[in-house]
Amino acid sequence: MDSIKVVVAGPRGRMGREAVILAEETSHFELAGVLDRKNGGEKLNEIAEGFSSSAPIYTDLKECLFETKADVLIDLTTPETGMLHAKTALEMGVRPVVGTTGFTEDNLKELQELSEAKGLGVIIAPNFAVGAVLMMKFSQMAAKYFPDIEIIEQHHDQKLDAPSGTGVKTAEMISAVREEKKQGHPNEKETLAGARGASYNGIRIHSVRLPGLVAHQEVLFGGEGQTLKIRHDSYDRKSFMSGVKLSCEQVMKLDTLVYGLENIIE
Ligand SMILES: NC(=O)C1=CN([C@@H]2O[C@H](COP(=O)(O)OP(=O)(O)OC[C@H]3O[C@@H](n4cnc5c(N)ncnc54)[C@H](OP(=O)(O)O)[C@@H]3O)[C@@H](O)[C@H]2O)C=CC1
Ligand SMILES: O=C(O)C1=N[C@H](C(=O)O)C[C@H](O)C1
Repeated sequence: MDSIKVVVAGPRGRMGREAVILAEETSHFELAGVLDRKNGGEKLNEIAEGFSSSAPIYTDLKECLFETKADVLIDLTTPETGMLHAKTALEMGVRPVVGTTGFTEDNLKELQELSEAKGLGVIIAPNFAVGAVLMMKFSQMAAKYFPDIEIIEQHHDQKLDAPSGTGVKTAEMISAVREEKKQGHPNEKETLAGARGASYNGIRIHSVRLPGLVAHQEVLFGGEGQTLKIRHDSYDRKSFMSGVKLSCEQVMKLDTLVYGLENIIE
């Protein structure tokens, strides 16, 4: 397999740090550089312990992609920054692999159009953990038999977006096979705003944020005299890295946008 030149945006973050280690440790990946908000001009192993790579740190994405001649940009930042990064990368002939969550439908449409105009692949995966993808697929299967569904996603309390990208993706996948439905009593009324959570086509999504958690989701299905629970837990961010690796490999073969890891692991 040809070597893939990778740039990581957000290398000091919880996910970015793991992606850097993945790029350092994967024999057919070359960590060509990282994009940080600070420390421009320094080397990665000079500013943070635990990195072996002396990859250059950039604060300007265009300069970074131009000088490194990167093949793939892995973005693990924030939605606004991630969107800007993905567009810039495509404009410069670099394929984005985006784990950043919080993208809108309009963002996805815009990137899809740009990706097709440029003939370059993009992968946007709200969750890179294979177990989480299976949870979403199993939930989609179960929705045929149990159309009353509540999603409870639980994350660490430093998470910026709610609901999680995984929660939204799960509701989208279920909505693709389930009619829109108002759940609960037709006359139910919240006496405390937010008590019933967010609603996506009638599917309720509840977001829990607590220190000690990493990334967890339970999809609850209710039927006559029975319930079904489908649950996934990420206890360590290493759980996401096989999906990041696969995405970097697959994006090199794509000429359009793929939204969701389920579309490349099948
Ligand atoms: N798809 C998946 O499987 C997963 C996705 N995620 C998503 O990944 C994203 C990052 O999560 P996480 O690592 O926990 O978050 P962190 O806050 O730990 O990391 C985000 C990093 O992005 C950096 N950043 C922000 N803005 C910029 C910018 N303009 N230029 C360069 N770097 C920037 C921050 O830098 P600074 O330190 O200076 O603020 C920070 O280091 C989130 O959207 C999260 O939902 C998380 C886990 C799994
Ligand atoms: O911020 C996180 O931590 C995570 N974000 C992603 C999401 O929003 O679904 C993926 C995973 O749940 C961890």
